[in-house]
Amino acid sequence: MKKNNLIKKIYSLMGESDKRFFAILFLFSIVVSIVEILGVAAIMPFISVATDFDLIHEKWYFYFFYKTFGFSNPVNFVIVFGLVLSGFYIFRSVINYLYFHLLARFSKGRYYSIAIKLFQKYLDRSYRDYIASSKAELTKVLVSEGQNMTQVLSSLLFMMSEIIIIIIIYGVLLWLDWKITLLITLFLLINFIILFKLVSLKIKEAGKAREKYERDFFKIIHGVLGNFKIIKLSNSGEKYLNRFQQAIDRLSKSHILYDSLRELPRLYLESMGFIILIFIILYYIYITKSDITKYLPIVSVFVLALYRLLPSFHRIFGSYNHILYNYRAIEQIYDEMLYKSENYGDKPIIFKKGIQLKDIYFWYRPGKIVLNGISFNIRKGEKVGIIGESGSGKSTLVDILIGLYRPMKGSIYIDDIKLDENNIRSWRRKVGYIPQKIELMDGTVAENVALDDAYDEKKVKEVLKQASLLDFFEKEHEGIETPIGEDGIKLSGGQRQRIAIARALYHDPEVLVLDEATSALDMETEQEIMREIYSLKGGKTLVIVAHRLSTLEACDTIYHLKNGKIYRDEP
Ligand SMILES: Nc1ncnc2c1ncn2[C@@H]1O[C@H](COP(=O)(O)OP(=O)(O)OP(=O)(O)O)[C@@H](O)[C@H]1O
Repeated sequence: MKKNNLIKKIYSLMGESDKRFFAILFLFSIVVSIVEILGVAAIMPFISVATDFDLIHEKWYFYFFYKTFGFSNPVNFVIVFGLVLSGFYIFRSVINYLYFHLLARFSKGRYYSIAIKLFQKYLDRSYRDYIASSKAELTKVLVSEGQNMTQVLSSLLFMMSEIIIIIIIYGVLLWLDWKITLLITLFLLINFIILFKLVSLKIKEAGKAREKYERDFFKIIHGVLGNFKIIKLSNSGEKYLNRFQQAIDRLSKSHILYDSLRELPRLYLESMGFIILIFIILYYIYITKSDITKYLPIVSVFVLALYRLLPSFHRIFGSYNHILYNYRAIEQIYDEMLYKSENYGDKPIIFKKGIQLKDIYFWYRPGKIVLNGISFNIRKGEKVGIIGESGSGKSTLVDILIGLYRPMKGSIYIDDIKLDENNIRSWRRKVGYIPQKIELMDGTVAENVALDDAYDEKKVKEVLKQASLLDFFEKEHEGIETPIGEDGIKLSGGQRQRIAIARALYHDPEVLVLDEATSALDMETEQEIMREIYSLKGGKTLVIVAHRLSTLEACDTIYHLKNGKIYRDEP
């Protein structure tokens, strides 16, 4: 991936407050850098004046302070200088600590904001996009890549502040001796290119592998925890354990490769530092043809500069490699953010007369048409049954009717008002839906019925009664406060369906849609619940998808779905 592309992506992923925080931290990092450089530079004049008091009168800057603060004795001057310097070093530590604290707040805080943005994006995703995405992948991006991205941001910040340090040190070095500084630059550049070829490209590869195996890792966990019963029964635990071991083994190999490769630049640069130093000394010996006493101060400046410069180079390189290792995190989060949010409107919709489906076409894959020009009307208060073979498109039709899917062609009209992005949310609120595959949350019965922990107790009880479930929880359990376990694990299939029925009734919908909602119930319970549903007060409009014709006995109209077309059957 091109670097400017990466920077663009990072920039677009940051919110306004992130950018502000980043800019403040960047400015702060420059202050810290200057303090750092002063910290390294200030010790030299102190040692030189402490070893030679004459310098107080020889160097204008010593003399300026000596005179301004009215010193009469060099010993006092050096003692005060030493004390001020000690104070400065304490200040340096404090400001450094503050910087790292802010950096931690930045990186952890950014995870918070990225995670919220991602989660919001997941929630706003259309049902169609949601169905097409892998749940393991969504979890991985939210949990792992979000963290990796914040580390990329910290690395970027580190890199930028270290570049500033290097520019300042370079300025000083160029001023002292531009020729040798340019030579050092050339030397470092060559090393940089060698290191890049040797290390960075491999780290980038390791980063790609990291992302791939981390995906496998999450996929296996999701797969096993979601199919635990089947895996137990088929005795395939061992097989999954092996796959898990393989994924984790490869993942840790990528981490090991990265951890060991990232140490290489430090070792390499350290040895290069010593070599550069030897060459500087040899250079001065060569040009003077004598020893380097005269050049000792300038050599010491280079020693100190390299002492500070090499770790900076190492950090820049380390941060750069860290970004390369985690660059897939940015790409993935960026891709997730590209998903179009539904952004549907809430324009009120009035349902007094009926629903009209006009020439509805739908397909999941081009060429595989599921609904092939469906038209029919549902009067308000009508009880409509839909039958058809498995795979004929009943659930798809119902999903279009309730506003979860948008038809490729054709429209739905509610009392002559077209259902579109301006009013879909308002329509969805009028609909109570009981799906084929029920998803329950880890919570109490009441929380699952109301989908909220602030619920109306009376209403919860009323709808549970309608779903023939209240007695069961009140007699044998803790009433509506009974915990049902993750995905309702503590309930039978029929009880899960009845919770879903109570849930659909809770908001007193105008239209009730049942997609094989009673298939897990025995005949007697099914009939009892259907009787209750058919006699619901308020003349609800019912759309019932069922396999058993007996379920549809009380329907006014029955439609038969076949080969993508709909036919009216007389009940
Ligand atoms: N998310 C999807 N992606 C691709 N194809 C899909 C998807 N969902 C359903 N289909 C296909 O669309 C067709 C209609 O499916 P649908 O679930 O609407 O049928 P159905 O009549 O409700 O079936 P059943 O009675 O078995 O529930 C089927 O051929 C199915 O394979």
